[in-house]
Amino acid sequence: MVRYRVRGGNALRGTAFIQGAKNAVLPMIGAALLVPKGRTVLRNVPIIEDVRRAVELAEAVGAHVELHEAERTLVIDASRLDSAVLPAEIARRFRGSVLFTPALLHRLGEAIVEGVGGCNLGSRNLDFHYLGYKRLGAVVDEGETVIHVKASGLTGATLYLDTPSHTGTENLIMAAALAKGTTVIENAALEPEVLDVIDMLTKMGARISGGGTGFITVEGVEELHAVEHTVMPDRLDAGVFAMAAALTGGELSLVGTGLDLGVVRYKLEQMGVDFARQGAVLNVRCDRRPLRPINIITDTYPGFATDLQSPMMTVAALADGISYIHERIFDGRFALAGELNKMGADVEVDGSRAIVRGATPLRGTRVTAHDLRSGIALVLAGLAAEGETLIESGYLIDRGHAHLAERMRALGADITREISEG
Ligand SMILES: CC(=O)N[C@H]1[C@@H](OP(=O)(O)OP(=O)(O)OC[C@H]2O[C@@H](n3ccc(=O)[nH]c3=O)[C@H](O)[C@@H]2O)O[C@H](CO)[C@@H](O)[C@@H]1O
Ligand SMILES: C=C(OP(=O)(O)O)C(=O)O
Repeated sequence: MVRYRVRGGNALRGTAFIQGAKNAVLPMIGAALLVPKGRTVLRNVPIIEDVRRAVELAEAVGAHVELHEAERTLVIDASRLDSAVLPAEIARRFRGSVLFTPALLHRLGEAIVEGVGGCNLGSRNLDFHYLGYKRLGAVVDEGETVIHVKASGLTGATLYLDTPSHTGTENLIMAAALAKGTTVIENAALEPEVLDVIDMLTKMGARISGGGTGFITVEGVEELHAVEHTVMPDRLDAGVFAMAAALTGGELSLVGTGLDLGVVRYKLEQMGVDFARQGAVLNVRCDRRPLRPINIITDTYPGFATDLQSPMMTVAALADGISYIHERIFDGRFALAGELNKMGADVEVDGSRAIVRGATPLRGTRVTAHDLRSGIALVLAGLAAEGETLIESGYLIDRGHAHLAERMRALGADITREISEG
């Protein structure tokens, strides 16, 4: 059992190195499996548990994968895929497992999905994925736990997503990339990670246009080839470090080429946080005490990212006044509220809305991470709390943040990652 121990009170100062994006590298590993010859190289890979699971899953279907941790580089040789089964014991541990389906379909004619994991955030449907595969000509057999997708070749079609699903868009692009003819995906996701995946697929030889417009056109090609690609920076990791500077009254230089925090930056600015771009570096500083309260409504890009809603709830608990949070993407993403309240916060949840009454002093105690982002939000709370905060299960935090304790300690935080019995 991994847990994080945080002693609050230190302002974070220095240079924070932002990792590569979890939600870009996972589909890229799936994309590398589309390639029948040669070795794909991914750089700026975050060394997180989800990447380790993706490596295990790629190996389970027959790929040869080298994870060079110090170099943050993955080398993937998918020339000998030999199993269409995504085994439950690995696939159920992370959401990104769903991104392996298109490669198995194209390479082996079928994908047997024994389960898909990911954060427990309420309903996390996959109907857009399966409806899309069906429209491209696949047969989808949805059993109680196992899903079997079969196709002896896909054919382009017009596809529509009811809402712009992130992994749904990536999967349908990958399925269409090697289908016969033209596919149009309407209401496609606009997230920068999706665009980074499109960039990589384009280098691989895919013919994709309209990324970032909501209407994507894919002209199928015969084969894709192996490339080297550098994963974009993780805007969620960057957002967390910006918030750590904000709530500890510190100053951080965020290093990660081309970082754009978008609406998260503007919301933090409204709360009293100062941002200054200095070339490739984004400086974040917060002298204002207390912070001003904030209203946020989560949305697909370019709206406020749902994955930063929990960390923002922690910042709101430290702001002077009433903050309002409306979660519009997931129907069960407020598990943090009860844990924050154990630390002295005053958060009231009513369906998809939360009211945060601040500023209440936070006290360290033993708390539970119910998912990745509530976990990192509790680390943030611990940095600002009086005394010691113990957060379990740290594995959930490690799913998405690389070397968190080391990176935060280098900035002055008092935080340790511990492995306990049981
Ligand atoms: C590995 C990865 O990239 N994970 C991200 C991805 O998850 P993921 O791709 O799973 O999220 P989606 O965008 O697909 O889901 C958003 C919402 O759409 C619904 N939906 C989705 C697909 C579908 O077929 N039917 C359906 O109803 C879901 O139940 C959910 O309520 O985007 C989320 C929303 O930005 C982020 O929180 C996750 O970090
Ligand atoms: C919801 C998340 O991840 P996943 O989709 O991998 O569960 C997340 O990163 O906050």
